[in-house]
Amino acid sequence: MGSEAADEIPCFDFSGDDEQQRWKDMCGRIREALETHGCFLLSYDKIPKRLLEDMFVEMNTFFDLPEETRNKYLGPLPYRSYLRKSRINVPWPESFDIVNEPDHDQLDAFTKLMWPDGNPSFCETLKSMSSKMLELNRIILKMVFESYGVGKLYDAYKQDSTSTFRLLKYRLPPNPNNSEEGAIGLVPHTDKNALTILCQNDVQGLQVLNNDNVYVPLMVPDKAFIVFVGDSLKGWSNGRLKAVKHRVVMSGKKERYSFGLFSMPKEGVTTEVPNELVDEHHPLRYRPFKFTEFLSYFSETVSDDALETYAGL
Ligand SMILES: O=C(O)CCC(=O)C(=O)O
Ligand SMILES: [Fe+2]
Repeated sequence: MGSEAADEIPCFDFSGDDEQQRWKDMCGRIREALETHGCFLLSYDKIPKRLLEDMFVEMNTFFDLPEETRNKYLGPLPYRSYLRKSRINVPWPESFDIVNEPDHDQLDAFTKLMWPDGNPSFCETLKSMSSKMLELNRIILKMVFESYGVGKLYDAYKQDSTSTFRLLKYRLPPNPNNSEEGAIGLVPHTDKNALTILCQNDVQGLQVLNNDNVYVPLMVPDKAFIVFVGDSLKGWSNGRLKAVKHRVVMSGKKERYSFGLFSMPKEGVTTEVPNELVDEHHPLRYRPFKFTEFLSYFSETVSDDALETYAGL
């Protein structure tokens, strides 16, 4: 097999109707992409372009706040400790995780902390975007479940899931005039959560480790989304879905902004491989595990193969 290029990573289009046959075909293609590449690109017209534009305007306003104001926010545990640890000696973007509950209390509190006099347009834009991205996250998860023939398990999985909404800003490389090679903006990692959906401004930089073990740039079309499988969903799928390693390399003169919706099992929930995903070709690979305990384990070890050493059989 020849060298795998990032352009083999498919870009799907969820626009249009949800006609049954089309939905069924799409479920299979999504699963195949997530098993082969661990990610795909997506064009999705239910998130209006105008909202995407507003989102980057609001992010600019937020990251322009004085550093001491932004520092007032501590973020939810245990994600905070993971981010803090990763900041030591390794590049990491400025990153804020906000718990994304349906009533948006945390977003209201976050906005109030940053702007004590209020900032309704920031708050409303983030509420709208995070709700729509959560909806999209659920659609994709449902497609994965249906494609494995376990659609009946999806509602319970959804009930047991929560999510965070992340805002990221990448600094410019130290010497942008001399950065043909680029500078690491975000260290290589697999996501630990279940399913991630990201969106970026017009500054490319994402790279994924392909099946030949080479980092290849992922050129994301304007206003498209990127979907990644995380370790938690890989574990649930008995290792059939791939949690692909990715990183960000900064090489231009423009700052990169991105935001993401990260879904994950709620605290205390046990992730268990469904019986339907175990057979003679796919012997059981993972013991049941709790996501929050796995995350604590990861934040102690920060090792690449944390899922294998924590839950692997
Ligand atoms: O900024 C990006 O596009 C990547 C972010 C990312 O991989 C993460 O937050 O886990
Ligand atoms: Fe990531």
